[in-house]
Amino acid sequence: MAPRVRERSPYVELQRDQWRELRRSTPLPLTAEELDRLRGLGEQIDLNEVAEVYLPLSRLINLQVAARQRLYEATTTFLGEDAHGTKVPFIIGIAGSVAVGKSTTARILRTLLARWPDHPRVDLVTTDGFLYPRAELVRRGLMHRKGFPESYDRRALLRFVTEVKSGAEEVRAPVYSHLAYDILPGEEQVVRRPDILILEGLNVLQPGPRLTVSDLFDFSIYVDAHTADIEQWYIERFLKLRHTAFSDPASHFHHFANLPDDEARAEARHLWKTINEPNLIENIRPTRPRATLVLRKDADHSINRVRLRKL
Ligand SMILES: Nc1ncnc2c1ncn2[C@@H]1O[C@H](COP(=O)(O)OP(=O)(O)O)[C@@H](O)[C@H]1O
Ligand SMILES: CC(C)(COP(=O)(O)O)[C@@H](O)C(=O)NCCC(=O)O
Repeated sequence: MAPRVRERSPYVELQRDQWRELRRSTPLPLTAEELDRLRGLGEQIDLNEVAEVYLPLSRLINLQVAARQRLYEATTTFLGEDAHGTKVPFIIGIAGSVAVGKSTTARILRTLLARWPDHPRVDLVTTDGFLYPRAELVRRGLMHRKGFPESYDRRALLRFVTEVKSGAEEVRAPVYSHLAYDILPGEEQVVRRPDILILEGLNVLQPGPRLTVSDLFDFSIYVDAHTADIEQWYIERFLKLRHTAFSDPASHFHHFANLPDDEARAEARHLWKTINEPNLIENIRPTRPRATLVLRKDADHSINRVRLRKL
């Protein structure tokens, strides 16, 4: 069946069986063991989904990286500059709610894209490193707004992406720890002239009155699902975290480690209803129309629909 093109729409919507055909002959460069290491807590993805959903995506992005380079060279020709050999990092943004599975998407995509010989250097940076440190959040009265746009140092984030895209030799990003619930002083992630940078975070598609990171994206992905399903995933993950991350005495959430199921559920639901759902509805979901690609998940986490911005 041919993909359905909506009249007068910049988007094309594809069911999974249509999308998977677009893999063409792209090989699957991933083993089940490698996928086990990339899968986040509570995620269900298997190699079949990598083949049917992520390989077509990897092929599309590979084609676009080459096209973007030619576009850059057109501008340098116009300016009378010599672009010979200058490669501009291709920037991919990945947005979506807390607990929707962005990190798993980002890690799988990173691994697949790095296996193309024409762009082997793929770096992944999450925007939580650009959250203000806890003391600054307290000073600004934002401790209950963590993950909202104003809880990030957006100027530092824009500077970071601009420097990477400008070809700086080394660019440094701060590092956030869920365990400490804070930025780790003195720790940094160093990015050295990647072919592709993936920037993953709740708010990466936010528009702004001035230039924002989304203006520097060459491709963007919104990971989408029904709000009620994401709430369910958030609560289930919270219950599981009691036995993993929260069980570490150093964890900010250690006091939740021994909560019985019903109390843990109530706590998770409270965090969801007071912080993460309002952020999804007020800030994150409104950015969905801006994404180049929307991956739509069903209640069992499987991706069954894809919306591509064609124009
Ligand atoms: N309180 C926590 N302690 C430890 N790890 C966490 C905590 N909350 C979230 N994580 C982990 O952080 C990562 C990012 O989570 P999140 O921001 O909800 O995005 P997503 O689920 O879309 O990847 C996930 O791998 C998740 O398992
Ligand atoms: C750290 C986060 C803000 C996500 O950051 P991102 O990398 O998406 O910018 C989020 O995962 C988080 O911890 N939110 C706080 C509320 C909660 O724990 O549910």
